[in-house]
Amino acid sequence: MIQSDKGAGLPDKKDKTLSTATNPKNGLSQILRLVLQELNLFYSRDVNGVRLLYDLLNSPWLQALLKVYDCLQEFKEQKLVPATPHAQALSCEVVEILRETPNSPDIQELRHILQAPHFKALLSAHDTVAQKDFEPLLPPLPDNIPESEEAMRIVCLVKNQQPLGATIKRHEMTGDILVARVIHGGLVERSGLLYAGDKLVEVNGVSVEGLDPEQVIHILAMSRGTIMFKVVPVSEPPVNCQKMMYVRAMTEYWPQEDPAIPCMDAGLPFQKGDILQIVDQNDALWWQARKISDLGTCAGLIPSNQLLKRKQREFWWSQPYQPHTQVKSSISISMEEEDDMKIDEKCVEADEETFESEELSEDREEFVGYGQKFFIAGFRRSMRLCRRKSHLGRLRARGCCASGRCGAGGAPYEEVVRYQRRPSDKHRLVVLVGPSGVGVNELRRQLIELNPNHFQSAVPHTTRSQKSYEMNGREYHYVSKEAFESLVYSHRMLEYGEYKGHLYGTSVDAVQAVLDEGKICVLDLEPQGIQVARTHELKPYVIFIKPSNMSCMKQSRKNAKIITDYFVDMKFKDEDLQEMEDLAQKMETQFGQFFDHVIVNDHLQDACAQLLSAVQKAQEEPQWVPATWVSSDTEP
Ligand SMILES: Nc1ncnc2c1ncn2[C@@H]1O[C@H](COP(=O)(O)OP(=O)(O)OP(=O)(O)O)[C@@H](O)[C@H]1O
Repeated sequence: MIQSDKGAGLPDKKDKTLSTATNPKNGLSQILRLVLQELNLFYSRDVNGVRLLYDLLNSPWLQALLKVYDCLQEFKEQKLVPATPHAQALSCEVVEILRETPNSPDIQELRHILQAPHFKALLSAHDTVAQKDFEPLLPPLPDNIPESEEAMRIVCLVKNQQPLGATIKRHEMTGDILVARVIHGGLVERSGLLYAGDKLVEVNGVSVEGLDPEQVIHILAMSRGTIMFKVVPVSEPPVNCQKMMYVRAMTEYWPQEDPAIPCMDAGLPFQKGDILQIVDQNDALWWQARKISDLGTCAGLIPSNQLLKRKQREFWWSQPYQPHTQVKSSISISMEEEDDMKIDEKCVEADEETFESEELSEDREEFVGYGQKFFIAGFRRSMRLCRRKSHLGRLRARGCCASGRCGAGGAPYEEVVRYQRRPSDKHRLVVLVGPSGVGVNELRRQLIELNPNHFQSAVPHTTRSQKSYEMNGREYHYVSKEAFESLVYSHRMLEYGEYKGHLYGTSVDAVQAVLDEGKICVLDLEPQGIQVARTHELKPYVIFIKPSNMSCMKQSRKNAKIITDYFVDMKFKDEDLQEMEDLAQKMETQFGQFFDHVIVNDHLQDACAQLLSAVQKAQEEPQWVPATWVSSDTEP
């Protein structure tokens, strides 16, 4: 029923002499044919590269592709017009004529098709399009409309299971009920018939004048099927010309617990670390967003950056004064940390001699190999114990604000973008964090042992003196206290601490040295160090190693040993496992927003396989990273 208004006649001779490319009949496949004829002359002479070109141009797939292209070009030139705008009536006529014709199976089938409801609906749709009859028939306007009368719009929406996706408010001065906001992806927004600022006059024939917004909502809630709104349209419907933005939530938000939200049901709850797509920032206080894990749904309300910061400040100030919440410099150990040490040391007092022999035995552990000898740095007992001291001290100190609400006063949302590492880019630093004893070092060691040419640890710094059997730059970088402190003050230390009077730490430069070799640097950091490592040069991918539940841990850690201050390999006690679980929970509450991946370390081999796969994904697949990491890449 749709045909072209362009004649299908062949082009005349004169046309043929014109450029072949402009003639859709001869198009690209004709040009190709001519080129092939030309090339054929050179083919037998074996001119350099001609055979290759000939074979390529002669390939059936290219010919077929070009034919498709030509057909599409020809089709594009045609202008489609309907053969009749009254196909429905014509079909009825045909059915009538068929009734009078002698019956045959073909006639019966045709009548059957023409009378089928779907076919009738198709013809009706065809006629509507053919007649360009899209507008509903409206009664003529009466002549005596007063000049001052506002133009009204009648809007009918069919309510289904979903909410309408709009909020209303009462105008403070006039008392009018207005559409306050239209939620992206909701029924109202998809209809394109109601806008923020439209004044509601009637809902289902009931005047809303003098009603409270709650009463109007009640009418809407009671309505079934079609809802009719009479509205005075806003003079200039708002245009959303903002670009879509993606953010990582650095805090959590529960609309049900927020009495200030304009509409609780329209709120979008989120947790730390969730990636949100911000679709509307027109309102300075309430943005509209979706979770990227749920982009098909309609958006929800979230507090804007500014509002959430205000809420955080209010929450912070409403808390009773907590002297422990101040961050201590880990370079000078607090009284509390000193106490921790004393408690540990009470069990077995270590003398220097035992200390020396212990360090020596650790050396041998650090040479591992399968027919190959290599050294893995960064697993030293003293380094790990030193980290544990400062880590425990600080976690305890911060534990009192671990409600997850105060967010350490940082920005509540962090703008993120999808980052795909190019093969020429340096690898991303892999950071493992987890409560002490969960198996961070065991997993790290297993990963490095899998392929020591690909995975490597960073060599830490220390101020303790070098032992006769050690090499500078292998076990540690041995530096003076002044040199160490200078690294700290110039922010080149990812983390550092003191143990038995010596400073230990991991520097950014030590990590860079591994990355510069084209390897993947795998670090074990205490969670406070994550923020320091989060720079565009290191682009860390943070993996949280989490203990499984108590009963599984008791089973899987039956033969496991804790590294302790005293030199007996201690088996895990129930209190150790409980402390591990508590610490893991605190870490997740305080630092969960920085975790890119979580691995539950139950069965060691499973956890190791998960770690390998996560590390590969981090390097090879697109990941959400802070926008500043990527824009800084393009800076000179
Ligand atoms: N999944 C597991 N199943 C059984 N044993 C495990 C598992 N993971 C780790 N272990 C064992 O638990 C003990 C502690 O692990 P590891 O030394 O790696 O702890 P950690 O997290 O590095 O803590 P720290 O740095 O405080 O020593 C080790 O004996 C290790 O072999």
